[in-house]
Amino acid sequence: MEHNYKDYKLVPQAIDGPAAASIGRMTEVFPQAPGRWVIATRESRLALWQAEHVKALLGARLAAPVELLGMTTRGDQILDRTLSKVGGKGLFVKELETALESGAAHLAVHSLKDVPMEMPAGFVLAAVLEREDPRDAWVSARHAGPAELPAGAVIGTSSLRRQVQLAARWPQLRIEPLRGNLDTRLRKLDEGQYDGIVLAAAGLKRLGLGDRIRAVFEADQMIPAAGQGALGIELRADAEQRHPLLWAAVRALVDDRAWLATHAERAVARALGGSCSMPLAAHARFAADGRLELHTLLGAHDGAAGIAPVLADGRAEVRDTAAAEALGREVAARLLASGGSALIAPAR
Ligand SMILES: NCc1[nH]cc(CCC(=O)O)c1CC(=O)O
Repeated sequence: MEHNYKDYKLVPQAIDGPAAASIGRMTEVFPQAPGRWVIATRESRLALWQAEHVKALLGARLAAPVELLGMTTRGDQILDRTLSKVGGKGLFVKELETALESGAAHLAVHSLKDVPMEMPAGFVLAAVLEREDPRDAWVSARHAGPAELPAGAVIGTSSLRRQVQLAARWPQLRIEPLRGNLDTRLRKLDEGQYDGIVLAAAGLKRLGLGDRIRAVFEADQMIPAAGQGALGIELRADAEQRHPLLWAAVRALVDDRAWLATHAERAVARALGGSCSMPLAAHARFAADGRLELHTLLGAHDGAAGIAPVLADGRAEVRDTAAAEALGREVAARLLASGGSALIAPAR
């Protein structure tokens, strides 16, 4: 689905204070029907595409209008340092949760990859939507893939997960940090700072930048991050009682396969105490025989060079969330047993 970002109006950010209080009052008097539903979102082009996508899907199911509340998160402001050093994934979602808490917004849309493995008290991951391509993409005007690069060539990525997998396969290449939203990263590539960069295929495709993809890494060659390519919708934990209409509309958007696969992936990270300084890859897909197949990889803490990552996988008949998470925990245990525990930070 294509969206035009120039045309829609963001709900002004000044909807805290009295406005938020009046929304709170309204919802007490009319618990099931506020005059409008508000989606909290980050303001990057990708985040806005995703929020707009959910707005369109929900708009078809809810009588009241759905609007966006654009917000800047701490994660958006920190562009100079690697996120793993400054507090990780929560940085992209905390401000949005504050909006849910105050009543300024009713739901938050996230790239599931950026959602912490443990939801903070008072919030739930209510839906995982149909998944876009979960794979990583190679982007470069000059080179068809990392295999073609001369020794010493520079690949841009700040992801420890991508770093350890690239280094394990092509140790002769240099990896340099690359931060910023998708447009910023592409600009830095175009300015010639890198020979090629690695990005999630999903983000590029959603923004109509699929033609920048020179090659995709097969998911067993470069294992994706837990949740990559999937959208998550976060609600307050009391949403089912407070806003049953919204709850039902959001739950109707759940894609069962994506929900189960991403819950297996997220359970791996949870079992390992997944922090951002842990280069962890976890990718699940339903195989031809109907079983859920989970592939994982763990690299050395902080991506320390010269230490080989360990791999583990597993497959199981998975029909509910509990079974998906059990598969995730089982594969996480295998990862630890096969050398992974030595790779985890000494502090643990
Ligand atoms: N960490 C940032 C981030 N969060 C989600 C995506 C891409 C879209 C997705 O995975 O859903 C990206 C960019 C990237 O990794 O290239």
